[in-house]
This record gives sequence, structure tokens and C-alpha cells, in this order.
Amino acid sequence: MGQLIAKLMGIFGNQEHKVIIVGLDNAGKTTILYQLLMNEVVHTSPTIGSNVEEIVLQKTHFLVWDIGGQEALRSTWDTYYANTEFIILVIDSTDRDRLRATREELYKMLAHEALRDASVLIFANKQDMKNSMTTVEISQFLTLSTIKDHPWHIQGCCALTGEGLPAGLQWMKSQATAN
Ligand SMILES: Nc1nc2c(ncn2[C@@H]2O[C@H](COP(=O)(O)OP(=O)(O)OP(=O)(O)O)[C@@H](O)[C@H]2O)c(=O)[nH]1
Ligand SMILES: [Mg+2]
Repeated sequence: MGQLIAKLMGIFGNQEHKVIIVGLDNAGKTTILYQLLMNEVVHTSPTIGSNVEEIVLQKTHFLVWDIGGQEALRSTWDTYYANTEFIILVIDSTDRDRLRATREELYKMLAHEALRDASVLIFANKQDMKNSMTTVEISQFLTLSTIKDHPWHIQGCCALTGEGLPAGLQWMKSQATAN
């Protein structure tokens, strides 16, 4: 019965795709979530726990979980992994010192059994800042080209203006309909 409903929902295009937004604290995850949802910059404070919102793009429904990124919270990320189709990894492109920590978190997630079938969208956020790293620099540091077992895409963005966010969402939609 559950399968039939899922199939019918798929036909009518409102099957919900689970998305988790992860990344280090201060990367801009919550700002991105609400910019995607409302085209607005909301005032944020560090997320303790998570926020969840539904984002609909041309009949494709995403249930998006934004998870706190502080160091002490990262060990709880895996409690959100079940049934995740998309990982959005948000990077503060000015935070050169902590890109290594992001890389460790990325590869830990990619090796996690529950995320075996997940696609990865990487938002290189804060592209409005003068000292931000480019998507090419970040791709190279994260050795993205070596990732063969998960579809991935990197997109530069600025959560304050929303620039780059629709393109990332479109990539997710194209992946969601391809599967
Ligand atoms: N300049 C600039 N600042 C941004 C951008 N995106 C987010 N910020 C700022 O970065 C700070 C952190 O943003 P949050 O969205 O709260 O970060 P977070 O990743 O949710 O942090 P945690 O909840 O602690 O994991 C805030 O002051 C935002 O206004 C951006 O694209 N450019
Ligand atoms: Mg947050």
C-alpha cells in the first residue's frame, strides 16, 4: 500500500525528496535555507538542533533539514541520514583554515552506509567576499574529481543576495527526476 501511494505520488510529481544541509558552523546553511524558501535574508543565530522546511520547485518537493554545524553537534548529523537523497554541503569560501575540516566531514559522509545513494550539492557560499576561494580552488582542495560513487555538483553562491542558489536547486531537481 505504502509503495502504491509512493508510486502514485511519483506519477503526480509530488514525491518528497529528503535533503540535509550540512557544513561547518557559520557557513551560511540557515541563511541559505530561508533564502531558498522566502527569497529573504533572515537574522540567524547558531543552529542548535535543526530547522526543517518544505521547498517546492516546479512540482518537485524537497523536505530540507538544516542541521547545526558547531563541532559538538557534528556527531549528531548521522541521526538525520536515513532516506536522505541529497546532501547540501555549505562552505564558507573565505574560511581557508577550516577547509580541511570540511573535507574530513565530506569524506566521512560519503563513506556512510546510510548515504550510499545520496547526491551531493556543494555550495561555495559567501562569493560576495573579496577574499573568497573560487569553486575551482575548493574543488581541487576537496579532490571532487575523485568522487565516482556519488553524483556531485559544486555551485558558487551568495546567500545574502540569493545568487547561485536557484542553479543549485535546479541541479537537484534534474537529479531527482533522473532517478
Ligand atoms: N557575506 C556573507 N555573509 C553570509 C553569507 N551567507 C551567510 N552569511 C552570514 O554568515 C553568518 C552565519 O550564517 P548562518 O546561516 O547562521 O550559518 P550556519 O551555517 O547556519 O551556522 P550554524 O547554524 O552555527 O551551523 C551570518 O552572519 C550570515 O549573515 C554570504 O553569502 N555572504
Ligand atoms: Mg544554522
